[in-house]
Amino acid sequence: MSDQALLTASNLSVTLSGREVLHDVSLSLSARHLVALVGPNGAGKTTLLRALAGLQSSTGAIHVAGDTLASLPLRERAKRFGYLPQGHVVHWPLDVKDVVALGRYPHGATDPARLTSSDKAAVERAMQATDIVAFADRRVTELSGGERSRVALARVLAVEAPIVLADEPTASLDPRYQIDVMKNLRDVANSGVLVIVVTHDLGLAARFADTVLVMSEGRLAAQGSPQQALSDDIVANVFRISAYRAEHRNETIILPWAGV
Ligand SMILES: Nc1ncnc2c1ncn2[C@@H]1O[C@H](COP(=O)(O)OP(=O)(O)OP(=O)(O)O)[C@@H](O)[C@H]1O
Repeated sequence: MSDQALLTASNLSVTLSGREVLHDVSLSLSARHLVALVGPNGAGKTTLLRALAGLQSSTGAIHVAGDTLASLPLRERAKRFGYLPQGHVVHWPLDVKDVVALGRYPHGATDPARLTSSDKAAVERAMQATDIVAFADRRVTELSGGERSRVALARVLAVEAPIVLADEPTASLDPRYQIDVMKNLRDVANSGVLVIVVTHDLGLAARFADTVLVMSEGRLAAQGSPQQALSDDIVANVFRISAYRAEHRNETIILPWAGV
């Protein structure tokens, strides 16, 4: 994978309030991959995602398409990473389409009322992908929590960055939209983007991801295909559960079943 790696991290460590919460993480991830980042609460998933985007200071090295992350100007970083923070919903009383247009800010679109045709097209694509076109002219503060989550994701997709980092994008969504969002991120990956999704849903991770990164106590405990990284042993050791496994229409089902 390292030959065409789009994003690499070498010996990444993060210390917060005097405690090392990320220890020596190294990884190499390619375009066109949907990567699920899983692990118990407090394992360091958000810290890793923020460090990869340069939003959290770290030791070690990060390279994006061969460039050292630290050498990139902020605007260039903002073009290369679409970042959806955990629990992000918008609380300003803006129109939905204007919130999504904020995703074009790194491309110079500082005024949502004066978008170029390519900015408008990117906003439209992002709204279609997240099924929010019907809300385009409504105030985002007048939407439900799940609807606002989709608007937040649309803003990130509108960046049309080569790397999308999404921290629990399916939290608070109903089952249909959880599947739709994962399918949608799968399509984004298939279009050539590296997508990293933090999720607690091992079933969605197993079904949609090419690669699963398993974090435990600040370290990468496993990485590989869903079958490799979510084996019975790893699931038992890291999550302290057993899982029911099955196949349905040639896709893997993993359902957390009982504590061990
Ligand atoms: N600002 C902070 N100061 C000190 N410690 C922090 C800070 N932010 C996070 N931590 C600690 O860092 C560790 C990793 O946190 P992180 O948010 O990365 O975990 P996570 O895997 O994303 O968890 P969750 O699944 O609960 O969202 C945790 O032990 C957390 O308590």
